[in-house]
Amino acid sequence: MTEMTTTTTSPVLTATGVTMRFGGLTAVRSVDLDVHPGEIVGLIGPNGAGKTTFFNCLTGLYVPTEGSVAYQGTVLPPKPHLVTQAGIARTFQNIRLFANMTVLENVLVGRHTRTKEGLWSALLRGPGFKRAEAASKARAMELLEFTGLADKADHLSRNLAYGEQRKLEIARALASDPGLLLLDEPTAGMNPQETRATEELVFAIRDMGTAVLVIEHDMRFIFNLCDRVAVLVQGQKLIEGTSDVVQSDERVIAAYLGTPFEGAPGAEEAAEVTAAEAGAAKAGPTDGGATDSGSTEAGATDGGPANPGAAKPGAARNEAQRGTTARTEDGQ
Ligand SMILES: Nc1ncnc2c1ncn2[C@@H]1O[C@H](COP(=O)(O)OP(=O)(O)OP(=O)(O)O)[C@@H](O)[C@H]1O
Repeated sequence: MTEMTTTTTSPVLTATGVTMRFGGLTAVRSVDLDVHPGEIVGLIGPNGAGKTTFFNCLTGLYVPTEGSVAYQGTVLPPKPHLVTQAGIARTFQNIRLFANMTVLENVLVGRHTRTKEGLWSALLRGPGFKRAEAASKARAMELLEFTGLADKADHLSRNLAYGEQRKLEIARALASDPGLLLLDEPTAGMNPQETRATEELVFAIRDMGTAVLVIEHDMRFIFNLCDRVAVLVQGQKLIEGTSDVVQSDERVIAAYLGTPFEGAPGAEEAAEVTAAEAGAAKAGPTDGGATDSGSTEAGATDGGPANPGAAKPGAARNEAQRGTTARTEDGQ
């Protein structure tokens, strides 16, 4: 890992006023975000909120329409290889491995920014590559041990199970010795055991001195893992804070459930409808037979429209997790 000074409070990442427009669509609007050494920061938001676009701005895949991205205080040019060289690595929402290369070779490719031989030399195994090969191989094996893939080093990456491929992506990203790792939906498509293992892996990455910024739809994962969470909605940062603060914020719940929150357009009307339905539910069961009253009460509770004040974070979690499942089935 890159040596980090854990005592410093200056951020590894400083994104300032990042805006990304595609024609008439503003996918990301003036977003500020800092990540400090030793932190795990979550970036959440409904589908289409602009999370991946923001990542693409951070890593130089997109040139932001406005704003700047700095790594350890130095503003980065929006060029992916320079961003990686500076110390930011990433994984992608859709796995991007070299399918016909071995697990070890995939990690070695990820090391090319830290060897003077470069990518082509690594791919073509030129003489310069051979000189650096031993050291790179040792580092790559270390990372495979770290991610639990050492026994698969000689396997073709396409033969790995899905969860292992995700781990290999992380190992490859770590091969550039980043000070900041960006993970885009690292648990998408994983079962609960794999998700739990990924959580442990991210903690271990942080403990080794690499700060982490992670996009994820699995709210349980995010709120267990992150020191801080930022929420994007329609390209804008809605709120940023600790897991406790964010998961109990009505606006976050509303953004996930699609229900209005206090002060939102239509909130007054929604409150009137809720009150009217509550009144109707009260009047209804009393007139009915005693045998019906239990089930009618239950119906009044379950069947009422989502009340922003009564919505619970758990509901938001479940909703978000359902969203993830659906996306996975779609082949994300
Ligand atoms: N290259 C592009 N050209 C035009 N529009 C784009 C492009 N990339 C993203 N968008 C649009 O920008 C908006 C934000 O998309 P983005 O993929 O960043 O959202 P997201 O929060 O990552 O969503 P998800 O959780 O579904 O991955 C969407 O409306 C999307 O259609």
